[in-house]
Amino acid sequence: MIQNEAHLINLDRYPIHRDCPERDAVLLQVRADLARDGCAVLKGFLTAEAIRALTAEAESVADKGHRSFSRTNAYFTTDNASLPEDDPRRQFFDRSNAFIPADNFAPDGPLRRVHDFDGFDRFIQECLQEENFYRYADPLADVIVNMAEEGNGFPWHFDTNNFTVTLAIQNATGGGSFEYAPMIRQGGENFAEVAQVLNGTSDKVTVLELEPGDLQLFRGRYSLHRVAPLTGDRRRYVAIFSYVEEPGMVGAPERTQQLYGRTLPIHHERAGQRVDSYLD
Ligand SMILES: O=C(O)CCC(=O)C(=O)O
Ligand SMILES: [Fe+2]
Repeated sequence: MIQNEAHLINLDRYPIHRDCPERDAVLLQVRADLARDGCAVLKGFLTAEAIRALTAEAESVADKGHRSFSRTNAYFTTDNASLPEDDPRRQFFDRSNAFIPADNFAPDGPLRRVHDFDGFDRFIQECLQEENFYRYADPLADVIVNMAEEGNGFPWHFDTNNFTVTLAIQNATGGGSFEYAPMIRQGGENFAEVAQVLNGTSDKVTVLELEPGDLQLFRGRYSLHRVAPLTGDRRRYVAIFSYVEEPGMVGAPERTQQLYGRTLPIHHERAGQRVDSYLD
C-alpha cells in the first residue's frame, strides 16, 4: 500500500507517515510559518508522477465542473449605502470559477489516494494544531477541484472558514499568483490598510508563486487574499481538502446547490437533523 502511495507523495522529503526527526522538523517549520503569517507551503509535496496523474484526472472530469458567478466584497456582505464610497466594504469585484464535486473522484484515483493516504489527515491536523478536526463528511465536498480559466477569478476576500488546505495541480498559462496581506485584520478590521490593498497601493502584500505539487495551508480569516487574474489558454486546477470541527457534518442544501449545482439526500437528511435535534 505505502509502496504504491510513495509514488504520489514525496515521502523522502515529507515522511508524514512515520514518526521521525524529519517529520518533526517539517511540523516545526509549518507551525512557525502559520504563526508568523498564517500561511505555510510544502514545496514539492507531490512527485512529478503524481502531478501528471492528478492533472490527467482533473482534465478527465473537467466537464463535471459547476460554474458559479457572484459579485462580492472582501467580507461577503451586501452593500451599505450609508458608508463612504471608498470604504472597503463598498468595493465589489466579480468572482467566478467552477468546482468539480468530490464524487467525481474515484476511490482508487490519484486525488483520493493522496487524501486517503494513511497519516495524511493526522499530519494536517498536527500542522494546524486544531483539537477538533474531522474530515468533512460531505460526499460532494470532502475533496474537490477548483477550476478556473482566463476571465475567472478569486478577488480579494477574507475566508469564513478557519483554514484552507490546498494542493496546486496545474497553473494557468500566466497570472494566478496567490497574493495575501498577512494578518491584516488581526486585532481589528484595519479598514484603512485593507482599502490600500484593494486599490493596489499597499506595501503589505506577499506574492506567492505556487507550483504544481505544492501543498498550502492557509488561515484566511485574518489575511486578506486573492488569486491574481489568470491569462492564457491553460486552466488552473487546485484541489481543496475540507476539514470541520465536528464529525458527520455536510453542507447546507442551499449552499451545496449554489456551489455544486446539485444536492444529495444526505444534505436534506442532515439539514433536518441539525435544526431539529442538533445531532451534528
Ligand atoms: O484557489 C485557491 O488557491 C484558493 C482560493 C480561495 O481563496 C478560496 O477558496 O477561498
Ligand atoms: Fe479564500
